[in-house]
Amino acid sequence: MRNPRAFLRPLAVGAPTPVADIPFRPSRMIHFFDPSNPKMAAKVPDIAKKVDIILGNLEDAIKIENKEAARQGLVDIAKATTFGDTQLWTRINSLDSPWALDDLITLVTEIGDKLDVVMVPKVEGAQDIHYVDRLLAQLEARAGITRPILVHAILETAEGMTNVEEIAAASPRMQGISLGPADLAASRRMKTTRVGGGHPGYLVRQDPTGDDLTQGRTTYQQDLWHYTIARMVDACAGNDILPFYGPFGDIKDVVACEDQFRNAFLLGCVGAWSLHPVQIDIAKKVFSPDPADVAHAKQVVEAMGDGSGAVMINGKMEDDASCKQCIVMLDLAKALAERDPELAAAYDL
Ligand SMILES: CC(C)(COP(=O)(O)OP(=O)(O)OC[C@H]1O[C@@H](n2cnc3c(N)ncnc32)[C@H](O)[C@@H]1OP(=O)(O)O)[C@@H](O)C(=O)NCCC(=O)NCCSC(=O)C[C@](C)(O)C(=O)O
Ligand SMILES: [Mg+2]
Repeated sequence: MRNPRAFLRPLAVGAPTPVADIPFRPSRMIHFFDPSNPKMAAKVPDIAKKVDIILGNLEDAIKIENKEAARQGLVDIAKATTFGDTQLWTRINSLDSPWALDDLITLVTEIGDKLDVVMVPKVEGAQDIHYVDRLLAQLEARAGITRPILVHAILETAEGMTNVEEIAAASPRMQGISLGPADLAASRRMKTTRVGGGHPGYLVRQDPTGDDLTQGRTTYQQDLWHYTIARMVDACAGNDILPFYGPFGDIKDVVACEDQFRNAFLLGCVGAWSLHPVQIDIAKKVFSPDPADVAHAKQVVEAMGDGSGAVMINGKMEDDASCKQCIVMLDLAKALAERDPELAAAYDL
């Protein structure tokens, strides 16, 4: 670990000074596209207007023979597109692959001034972030980049999960962490075959009411990801960075996707990945607070004045702690309203 005084110093001469605080920009969905797929690439300028984050994926889901085309495709798209308020991210190949080094060298050199965040897959511990941190600083200095590129880790191995707190604290570049449920399930030897979501076999069953063990016993499906997401949220919140749910692979099951996203939202995640255009609106709906919750939050904050004491609103006790939750809700609503005129009207802020 660097000493506390050195933590915010650049890691290469001429690199930009690291940010002290991670800016909270609306981040309801990270929309993945394959820059080597001409049909997807053609949609990027339009999709970029609708999403908070657009991400050129270079890692898994890109065929090996297309790895270099994807890298070059992202460079071309980034140079040709004006992204406005929408963030441009990439997911580089994993650090143990033959492509990761060239991914970083090419992208920072060619489009480093447009790239907001580099997502690093299969992060195992702080050492992976330190490697990327130093390399980014060297490349930023060489390319004359003036704004530091941030780093996002995917939590998708049991070792990474074990080290999640040190990963979150590893660098001032750490912007956030996403859950990678498919690789994580494989790494843990979970007996699932899905990309995120629940499993009907993971359940609890009501106690028997008589001698017949097979009758009258309601079962309730449980959330396979509760522990993982909750731990990731704590690691992120404890280090002032942002947690995200990852992908939901059952594209057709828009109902379960919405449920999974909402669970993550309620537990503290700021957004999720959209793998297909149909998931963009689901993320937008779920990760934008309900106008009724925003109205309630406004009422509580106004009634609480300086935040001390306790008041009764609609039969419920409100105090300092519920007021703080309402402030979290209002701050998010205000940030989203600035980006989205429809939400600004719905929230009446
Ligand atoms: C699932 C797939 C194959 C279905 O693609 P499709 O073409 O079969 O679907 P479609 O419904 O027929 O598509 C309709 C139209 O939308 C387009 N389209 C479709 N998707 C997109 C998109 N994302 N962005 C922009 N456009 C898109 C598509 O090209 C088509 O265009 P057309 O009308 O002109 O013919 C496709 O959506 C896709 O490849 N999505 C991205 C997959 C991806 O990035 N996976 C990696 C992230 S998940 C992961 O890595 C796991 C993790 C974290 O690592 C871990 O848990 O371990
Ligand atoms: Mg993965």
